[in-house]
Amino acid sequence: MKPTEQPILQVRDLGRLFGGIVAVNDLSLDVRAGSIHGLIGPNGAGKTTTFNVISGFYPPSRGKVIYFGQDISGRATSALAELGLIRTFQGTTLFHELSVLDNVRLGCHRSAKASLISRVLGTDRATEDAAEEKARGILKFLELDRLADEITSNLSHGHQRALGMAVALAADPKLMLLDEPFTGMNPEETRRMIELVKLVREEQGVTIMLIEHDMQAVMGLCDIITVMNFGSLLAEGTPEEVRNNPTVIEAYLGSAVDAA
Ligand SMILES: Nc1ncnc2c1ncn2[C@@H]1O[C@H](COP(=O)(O)OP(=O)(O)OP(=O)(O)O)[C@@H](O)[C@H]1O
Repeated sequence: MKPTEQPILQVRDLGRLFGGIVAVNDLSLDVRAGSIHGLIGPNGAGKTTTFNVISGFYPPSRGKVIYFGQDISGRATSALAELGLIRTFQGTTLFHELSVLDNVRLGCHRSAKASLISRVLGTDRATEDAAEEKARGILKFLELDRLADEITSNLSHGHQRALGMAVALAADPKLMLLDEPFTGMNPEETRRMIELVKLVREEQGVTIMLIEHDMQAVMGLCDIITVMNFGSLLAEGTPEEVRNNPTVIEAYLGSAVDAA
């Protein structure tokens, strides 16, 4: 799948204050369906807050978030997950004592009301069988199938992050927000994760928005990049445009642009 002109997400005049701190100020941006859209900027620029407002962790102080043409501002994370807007975190939110397969199986039950125990034990056989089949399919897709029975805490950092992606996929995302997906990875793990992100977009048709400080990865992966500074939009464009934008170089990229 390639990016379309159609926006899946529209952020309009977004503002978020914490007491006297203006974390996000008058931010507007469009994320096109099928795109990989980067959100970059210096520490404290407001990227995580923007993700938190889009994904329903905080209500906006001002402005709107529109998803598939619908105003979703201030809706709960769980309601947004039902609509396919799924956020992943910097730190993994996996059940480390469970197997790889069980983590993904639990992800398949996001809308089920059953308790954790009954989900793991599988009180409803037909639902459990369907969940297991789906989970195994996702693991195969991400080439994690040979690790299905491994206890999650035994996985390498790279595999744990890939598993986080598998759990997110189990929730049938349409828009996935990835928070620093390459943090703490070695170059080989980063290369592999870049391939996975591309695969999820190409073959599952999932639109991806990501925050990332690894400029080489961002430049190689994203179709469009939004640059924030002091809570506001500083620039937006293709990696080429952003990389050559003097304002961006001065405010953020500096020597990092040479490394990318
Ligand atoms: N819950 C909060 N309470 C108070 N201030 C906050 C809160 N969350 C964020 N801020 C402030 O808002 C500003 C933007 O922070 P944010 O974490 O969104 O930036 P960021 O671009 O994600 O930074 P980084 O790259 O370091 O993760 C910062 O000044 C931060 O201290």
